[in-house]
Amino acid sequence: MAAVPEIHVAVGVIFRQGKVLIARRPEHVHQGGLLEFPGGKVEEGETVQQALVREIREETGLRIAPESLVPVIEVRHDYGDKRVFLDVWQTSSAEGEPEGREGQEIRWLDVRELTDVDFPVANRPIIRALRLPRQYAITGTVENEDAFVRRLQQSAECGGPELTLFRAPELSVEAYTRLAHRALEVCQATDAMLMLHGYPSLIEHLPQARGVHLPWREARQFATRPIADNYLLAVSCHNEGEIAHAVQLQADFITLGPVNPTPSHPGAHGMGWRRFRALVAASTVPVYALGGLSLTDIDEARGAGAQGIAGISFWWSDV
Ligand SMILES: Nc1nc2c([nH]c(=O)n2[C@@H]2O[C@H](COP(=O)(O)OP(=O)(O)OP(=O)(O)O)[C@@H](O)[C@H]2O)c(=O)[nH]1
Ligand SMILES: [Mg+2]
Repeated sequence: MAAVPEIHVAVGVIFRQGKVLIARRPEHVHQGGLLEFPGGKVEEGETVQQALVREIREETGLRIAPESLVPVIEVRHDYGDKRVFLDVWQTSSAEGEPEGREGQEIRWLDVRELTDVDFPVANRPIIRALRLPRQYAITGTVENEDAFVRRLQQSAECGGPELTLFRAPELSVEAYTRLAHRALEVCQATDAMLMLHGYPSLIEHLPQARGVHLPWREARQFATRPIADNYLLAVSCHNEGEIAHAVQLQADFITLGPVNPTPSHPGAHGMGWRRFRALVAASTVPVYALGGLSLTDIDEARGAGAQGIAGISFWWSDV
């Protein structure tokens, strides 16, 4: 049987005053009745930006400048009857008042109001990507518990990271759990999200955490998603096979690296941005670039299709 050709779809996430523009797909079309972001098929000879400007104009009447578009994520999905490549871009500078020009219902929704079941399945990673920040901050070595908590507090006071991974393989389970409780208190005060590092059952002892990040050696032991859907599941990946496994576990996001050689993993070669970009293209979940990166690498990472960067050195310095 001949392979079903992949359809290149330009998908536009239009932000205005913190909300995004959502439409309802007419009942009779593919994935009908579900919510969607405006957009449509990229036509022959068009760039994705041109397609977005055209589709958004046709479907909503809004005018967008192609240079205001910023990449969000690329999602490849096989619906069985159709294979789509959703090329997702965002803008916050659409002009005009939107109307459902094709008779579709439209409305502005807060990103937190977007729920998986209301959208086509292929949209899940888009919803994750819109909720996740550009930086995934990983904590450094714990030499002293009080100093560690002070360090976290200081960072929180100056508008610290939205998403932090509390990683401390040097601690015993008891010490980790004890310190995680303190770290969670700091994060809760500023509404920041804290991910636990290790194994799934940690979340049972620390249910206020946002989720669990599994190192690869842990992730490989599971065949299905090991934590509930209301938590975030993250997996550390280094190659195609690991990414495919993380997708199978329904990870909400992954880290991928090392992009550059890093002192925390001596001897490991950096994969470089070219290979990173190729691997990201094969991932259907948001990817954070990891390994020897600084804040100035965010644009490079995003240009390679990543959600952003993950790491210790760009935000953590020992006190
Ligand atoms: N616009 C849009 N399409 C999506 C989303 N998610 C998703 O799976 N798709 C799929 O992408 C494919 C193409 O989108 P479309 O139906 O909007 O295409 P279009 O505007 O060119 O419509 P047409 O069929 O009238 O030419 C559809 O199979 C649709 O199910 C989404 O969030 N927005
Ligand atoms: Mg459309």
